[in-house]
Amino acid sequence: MSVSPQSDGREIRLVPNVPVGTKLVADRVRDVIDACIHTDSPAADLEAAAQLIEQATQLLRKRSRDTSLQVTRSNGGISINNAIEGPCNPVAPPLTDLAYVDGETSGCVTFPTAAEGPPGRAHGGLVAAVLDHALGRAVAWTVAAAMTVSITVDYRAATPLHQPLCVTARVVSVDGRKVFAEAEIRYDGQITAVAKAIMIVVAGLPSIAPTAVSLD
Ligand SMILES: CCCCCCCC(=O)SCCNC(=O)CCNC(=O)[C@H](O)C(C)(C)COP(=O)(O)OP(=O)(O)OC[C@H]1O[C@@H](n2cnc3c(N)ncnc32)[C@H](O)[C@@H]1OP(=O)(O)O
Repeated sequence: MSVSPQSDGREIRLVPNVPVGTKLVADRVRDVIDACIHTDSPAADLEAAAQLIEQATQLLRKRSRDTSLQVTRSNGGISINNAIEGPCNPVAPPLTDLAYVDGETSGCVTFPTAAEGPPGRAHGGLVAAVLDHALGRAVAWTVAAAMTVSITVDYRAATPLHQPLCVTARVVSVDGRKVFAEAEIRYDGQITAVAKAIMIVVAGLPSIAPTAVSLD
């Protein structure tokens, strides 16, 4: 395990693999979140559950660290605590099965109840976040690590909860440091939302691009 300083002063800890125990805790916390939303328990049970959760929190805080960004090369160089695909972040849906084939980036996601916006549908902001992340992955894989400066999302149909969804993204063109990319999310083969983004290649971000390109 090693720690590397980044250009903005933050430290990123390199870990060899996704820690099994931490992922297990994150999975259980996802269960707790789901149970919390659906519970109809009486007050005494809610009080008891709150105490147990507090005990678990104290247990986890017994050994803590300041660094939140932990990266393992086994998941493509993205933090295992990333908000969208981090397997150890219980708030991440998470986006899984990321792949890069012939310039196309793809991934899978199933939104939990916690992602509900309109009844039975995923919140549009969370749909946009997943698209944004897939776009970032596509740009990083195709060109270099970049940050979003503009994203436009068109919502075409309901993006359901609890159903497997496919996300695809690709780079459309490159103009200096500006990268134009597009992505879509599908349920059962039908597009529910599409996104177009402009991303700016930023020096100093961890790069996962398979090939370096000239940005002159
Ligand atoms: C692999 C991991 C996947 C993760 C993906 C996650 C994606 C994200 O969520 S990133 C987080 C959200 N985004 C941000 O926080 C970015 C905030 N913005 C910034 O920090 C800065 O704008 C930054 C660093 C990106 C660029 O700043 P800077 O280096 O000064 O570039 P700047 O000169 O302003 O702009 C570069 C070019 O982009 C253009 N540009 C900037 N903003 C826009 C915009 N909104 N629309 C169109 N063009 C723009 C500029 O006009 C300029 O063009 P040109 O080179 O032709 O003159």
